[in-house]
Amino acid sequence: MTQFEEVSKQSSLHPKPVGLVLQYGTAGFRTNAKHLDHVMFRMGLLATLRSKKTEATIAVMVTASHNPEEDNGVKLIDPMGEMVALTWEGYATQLANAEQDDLLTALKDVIKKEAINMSQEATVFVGKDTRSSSASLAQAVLDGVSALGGHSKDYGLVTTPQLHYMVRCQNTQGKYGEATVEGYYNKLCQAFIQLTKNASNCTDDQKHLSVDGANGIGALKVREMESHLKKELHLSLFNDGSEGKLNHQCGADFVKVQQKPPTGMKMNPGERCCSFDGDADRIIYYFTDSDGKFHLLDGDKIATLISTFLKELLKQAHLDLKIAVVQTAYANGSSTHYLENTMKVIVRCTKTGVKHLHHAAQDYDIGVYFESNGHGTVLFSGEAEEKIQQLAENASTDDETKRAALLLQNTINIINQTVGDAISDMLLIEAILAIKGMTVQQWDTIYSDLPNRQLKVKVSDRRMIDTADAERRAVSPAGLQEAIDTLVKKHRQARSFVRPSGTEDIVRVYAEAETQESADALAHEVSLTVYRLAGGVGDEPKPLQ
Ligand SMILES: CC(=O)N[C@H]1[C@@H](OP(=O)(O)O)O[C@H](CO)[C@@H](O)[C@@H]1O
Ligand SMILES: [Mg+2]
Repeated sequence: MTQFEEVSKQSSLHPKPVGLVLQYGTAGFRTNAKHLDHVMFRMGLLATLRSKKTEATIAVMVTASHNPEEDNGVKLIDPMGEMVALTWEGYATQLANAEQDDLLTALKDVIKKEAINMSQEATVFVGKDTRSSSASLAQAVLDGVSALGGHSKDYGLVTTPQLHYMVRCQNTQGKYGEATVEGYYNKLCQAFIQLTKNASNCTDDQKHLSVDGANGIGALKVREMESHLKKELHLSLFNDGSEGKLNHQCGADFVKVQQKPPTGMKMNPGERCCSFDGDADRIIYYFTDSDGKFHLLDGDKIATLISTFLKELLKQAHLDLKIAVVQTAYANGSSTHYLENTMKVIVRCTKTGVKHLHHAAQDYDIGVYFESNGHGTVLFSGEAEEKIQQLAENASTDDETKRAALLLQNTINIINQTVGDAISDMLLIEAILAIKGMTVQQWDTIYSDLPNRQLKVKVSDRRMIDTADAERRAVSPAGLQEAIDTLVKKHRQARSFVRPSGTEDIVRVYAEAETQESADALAHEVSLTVYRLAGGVGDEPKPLQ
């Protein structure tokens, strides 16, 4: 049988519902799991082609991250562990939407456009989250890979960033680490122990952290990792999946958007807590104070903590490396102001989605990128890593320089540079707080967030909203941006923007202003405008209580 006959035969076992159209969004395809079997099979095919094209291992992750349990989704991972190249997102959309009889034509079209040598070997790694639909959907991916004669390795239940990490390890012949989950824990936990071993300012009390696992894969993996930490960090795990529902009233997205603690978590006043999202690529910190007030330390505050730490170390090591922080329009205005004016680092703003931030961060010696929702990491250029290593190994460097160089070296090792990683970010943050002897309260007061609000508006076709300037301005429908500008002027220190979500069928509205009442009012007014000008469906948005 030829390769294509096998594809035809197998694809009839993963039929596409006629007329269903999906878009490769902010982070892959995402919708109700019952519509995804054919997409998964086809992404198995596409990943195999991508592997042949790049002559490297590619990965496919089955997850819908922070979406509800009924949803699922898929993300494609490129050779260095980054998100798949943009042109291939286009192919993914074409393949996913080809009607059953047109699939081979669509497939051959990609092969022709990319001049793929079909006799080249292919290897695809596959991973999945804990959703009940993930097992059969991951099998559909594996079927797609084997239909085109590719080799596959099934990593089973892993976090999204763990799978990204495996791909990078595999394609760098182990230079980045060993392509196993055990290898991942060893590398990160070793670095954590090295970083914190002289942290004399850190009391035993400070070595404790409460973790909300969002009832997802992150919880399982935190449990698995714990013994590698050799009691240097004590983790209390909540929402571990034994009772609650995935992402339901818990997890990083819930905490960030609702600005309140997750359910299912025991929180004592002043205690440091964090939440992962459903595939453990995001992390958010928080605590409640003695008055019961909730304090959120989001991706912007995490980026500030990390970049301050790195800047200090660079200074101590006398290293002249260019450091930048990459954010999106959702970054709190106070964070941008602090980074630019007090810390004096370069700040860049990109479109939403880590693929955009990652790309921008690659322009610097050290690029710290975080979405406000806690999705982010740090990238070091090859040259920066080399300079740091040379300094750490140079016998004639003085003690202070050497100490800083060694801390930088272990910081590089604790970070998963392929993509935002809740586990790796958590260990880095914990290490920084321990080294600085800093409490979560002190970290929180670096700057004060401007009160803000995020809302969702349902419209008949969210694609009618087009944006420009890193999503900060709406260029269609006509009149929308002018209306937003007029509303913003009515509030002090205000800013607002709207954009279609790439993961949910809604339009997102963001507003910030001097007071919470003002931010809430502005978010509501802008929601109403979107509803009226962009074809809102259902009831008109109501003011916030
Ligand atoms: C405002 C917001 O949090 N948007 C999230 C969300 O994308 P949307 O396109 O906004 O639905 O999910 C993405 C994937 O996890 C994440 O990268 C992004 O930051
Ligand atoms: Mg996620």
